[in-house]
Parts: sequence; C-alpha cells; structure tokens
Amino acid sequence: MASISKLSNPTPTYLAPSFASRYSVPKSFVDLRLKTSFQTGLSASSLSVSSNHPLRRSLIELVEAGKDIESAYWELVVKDIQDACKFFEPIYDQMDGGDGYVSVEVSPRLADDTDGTVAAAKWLHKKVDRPNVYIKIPATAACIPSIKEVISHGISVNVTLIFSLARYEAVIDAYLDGLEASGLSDLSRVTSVASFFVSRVDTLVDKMLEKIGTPEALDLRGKAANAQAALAYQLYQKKFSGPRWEGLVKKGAKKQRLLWASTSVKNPAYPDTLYVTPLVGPGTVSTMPDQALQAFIDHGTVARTIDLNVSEAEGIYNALEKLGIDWSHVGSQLELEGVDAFKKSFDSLLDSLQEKANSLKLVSL
Ligand SMILES: O=C[C@H](O)COP(=O)(O)O
Repeated sequence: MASISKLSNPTPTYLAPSFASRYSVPKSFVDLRLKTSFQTGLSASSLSVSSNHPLRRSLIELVEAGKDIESAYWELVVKDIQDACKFFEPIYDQMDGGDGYVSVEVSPRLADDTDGTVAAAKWLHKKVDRPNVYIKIPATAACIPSIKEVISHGISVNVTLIFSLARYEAVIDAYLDGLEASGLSDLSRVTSVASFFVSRVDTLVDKMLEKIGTPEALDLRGKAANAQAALAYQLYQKKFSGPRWEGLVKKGAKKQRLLWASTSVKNPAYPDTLYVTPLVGPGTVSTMPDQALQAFIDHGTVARTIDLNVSEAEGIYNALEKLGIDWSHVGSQLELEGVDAFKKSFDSLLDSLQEKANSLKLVSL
C-alpha cells in the first residue's frame, strides 16, 4: 500500500519518470519499493538473514515466551507494520491523510467468516495503533457485511480480491453503509480503497476465448480486463455522486478510491504496461510489482485514459457476454482461486516460521 500511494492520480498529465519529483517522493523511495514489500509485512525469506537480524531475535523471544506460531507471527507482523507506518507517516501527514498508507491483511483463513473477520480487523487495528494503517479484508460474500461493520467503527479498510462489477458495487455499498452507520460527526479520517484485480481476468477469459476459437473470440483476447476496469470506473463515478454521497461529503467523507491490483502482464505477447497506462484517472491508485514498475518508470506515461473509450469498453464487455463469457462465473472462479492462493501462502509462511522456530529453539538450548 505504501508503495502505491505516490502513484495515485489526483491530477492528469505528467510523465512517469518525473512522478517522484512531482510528488516529493523521497529519493530512496523507488529503490526502497524495489527491495521491500510492505503489503504483507513479513515474508519467509526475511527469516533467512543473518543471525543478528531483529526478526530472528524477536522470534526467539516469542518462542521462548511460549507463544504458539500463529501468535508469534502476528506479533512480528504488527511490529513490522508499525515500522512501515512510521516510515510513511510524513507522507500521510503531508497529504492530509490522502496517501502514505500501509496495508495489513486479516488471516485469509477467515475469508468465509463474517464475525471472525470483524473481530480480527478490530484487533489488528488496535494492535497496530497507527493512523495510516489499512486493514485489508477480502471482498468475499461473507466479508461484505464485515467491511460495513469495520468501517462503521471508524477503521480504514483496503478491500481486496475484487474481480467483478457486481461485487465491486457491493463493496462500495458496504463502505457507504458503514460510513452512515458510524455515527461519527467527522468522517474525514475513515478512508478506504477497493482493490480491483485486473490481469487475472484476462488470464482466465483468454483461456475461455481460445476454447471458443472463432476469429471474433480470438480477437477479444487481452481486452476483457481493461474493459471491465473501465466500467468499474464508471460505477465509481456514479456511486460517489448524487444526494446520498453529497450528504456524507458534508461530514467530511472521502471517496473510496479504486485501486488497480494484479497489474503485471502475464502474457509476454502483451505490452508490459497494458494494465497501467490505460487505467489512469482521478481517484484511482495503481499498484505495481517490481517488473511492472520498472517498465512504467522506463516508458510509461500518465494521462487520463480510464474514461476515454467507455463505449468501446461497453462493446467489449457485451460482446464477450454474447460469446458465452459469464462474468459472474469469471468473478467467482477468480475469487475462489485468489482466496485459495492467499490461504496457501499464509499456511506456507506459518510452516516456514514453525521450522525456523524449531531450529532456533535447538540453537538456543
Ligand atoms: O495486487 C495483487 C498482486 O499484485 C498480485 O497480483 P498477480 O498475482 O495477479 O500478479
């Protein structure tokens, strides 16, 4: 999250290589981004460093204090996220709470657990105790009510794993409902991003189109994801306007920004900034893994593109539907795969941590 803040697009036209100076990004920022992920905080590899590394020392202390491995994990994550929040707090202050956030995700094991997700989000928010932390919650059907509830407690949320327009609308409604239910007279510090996944849509839809195999189907490869994203932006504009929204704005509410996730190109035949350059618009945030960021710094441009060709996007979206692409099926399959991947990654990290704890115990005996 922190890495993307300076790439959000409050104003249109500027060239990518100059974005750092335009937004007074610290000189080390890009290098830091290339070396560090604050998205998940802890990684298994961060434990494979020198024996004096603070993470190793903390792990030894936690294990010796009798913590089970998942509790030890959360202790380490909370510290890591607090450090990241502290690092980005000057940007958060400078941007009056508009940027400079760090995300930390609730356990993916809770993706089907409404109440468990609310409890975990509240716990994490309290433990991290920093103004610029986003609690990351997946946009599963079970977690939509959790998002409303968490927002209503004044907790800022990064909603992740959004793959369809229908689910995106439910996410926006949860945010609006949560703001309304909060009872806060000042809503200006309750913020949110809706993380809409892009490239994975093409990966799945392209396979379906190849199976159909007609020239029309093959011609639509590589177009589904950005078409859906452009329509998501239309939804964003519609939902964050009108009397209901204006009522919340009077209390200081901020729009839930639309964040593009999964922006690296998976098919090498496609341009390497395919999921960045066409998705630029006010109120959006572009996240980029190293490869996409390097490509963008090298030859990306930023100009308002997201709503240049809305009718073309509608045409593509409808043409895909006519060919038999079921958008609801695409959304639910990608969500299942996404939640599953998060769970596997979480399990694998805990396994690595357990192995490391076992070996450290042996060493420290
Ligand atoms: O934002 C999500 C991450 O960038 C992962 O996306 P990806 O695995 O589809 O590239």
